[in-house]
Amino acid sequence: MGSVEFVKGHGTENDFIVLPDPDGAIDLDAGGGALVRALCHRRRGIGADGVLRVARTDSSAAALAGIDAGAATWFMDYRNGDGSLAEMCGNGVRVFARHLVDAGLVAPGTHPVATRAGTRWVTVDHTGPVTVDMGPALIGPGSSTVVDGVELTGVAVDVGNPHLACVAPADRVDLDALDLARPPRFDASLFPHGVNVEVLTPLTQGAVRLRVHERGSGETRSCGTGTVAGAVAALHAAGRGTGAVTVHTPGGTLVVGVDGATTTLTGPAELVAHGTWGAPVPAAT
Ligand SMILES: N[C@@H](CCC[C@H](N)C(=O)O)C(=O)O
Repeated sequence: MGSVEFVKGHGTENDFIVLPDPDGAIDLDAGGGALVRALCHRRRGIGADGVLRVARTDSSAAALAGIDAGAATWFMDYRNGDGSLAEMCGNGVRVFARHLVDAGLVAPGTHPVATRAGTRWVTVDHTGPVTVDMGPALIGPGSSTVVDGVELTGVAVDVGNPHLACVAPADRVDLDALDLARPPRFDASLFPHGVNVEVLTPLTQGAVRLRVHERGSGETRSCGTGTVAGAVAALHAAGRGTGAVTVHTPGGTLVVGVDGATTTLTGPAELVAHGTWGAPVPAAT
């Protein structure tokens, strides 16, 4: 294939290349995800934490992923910057929904988006915050990790994708000084497919500060699923199962709602550029 159109966007500086490919004509798996790595490369490419392919739920891309479309017309085919697949992306799905409205593919309102973790309902307009119903966040066993030489304990949280959320008191960890560039060590028997690791401050007046090392992308400025995992872990550490938590990440602020049945994530989603990727693109066969 020749060139391909793209849109660049971000949610609290967790940045994505949106790839409109309604029919799934692009082979994103060729060369072990070589196109995704090339697009996301911060020097040789456009630069991003991940790619959001915009495919129809009746496309070959959705069929290949085994997507149960339900009520959704659009499938968010998410890839991490290293080319690997992930089940879900909370900031990504909000940027994805903003693109659907911006491109006239849906009207402002509440819409289902199919993901590998199931259907997520997103409430989106042309501007302003975007809210996604993230589904239940399930707390699993406790575990530990070594981040920047410091051993931290946390809890596994399943938000459709795997997280280890570590609430760390300020007298134990200087959150701003922590080197999260290198992959934290984790228990591979608990997380056989890898894990996203969050380090956050304890809940104080309904708010936490959070940093994250994402599976497949490295340290990012924010992570939507990680924000939900962190909020749930902070509530859990405070002896609570529900509540609203304001989460300050290096890239901006998000609000998480947790009730007995589900979780919600609210925050900004911006589209900042439209362009053409001119290098060769592998075609799906
Ligand atoms: N940044 C995303 C999460 C992307 C997927 C994650 N790296 C994984 O591999 O599970 C978010 O906003 O949730």
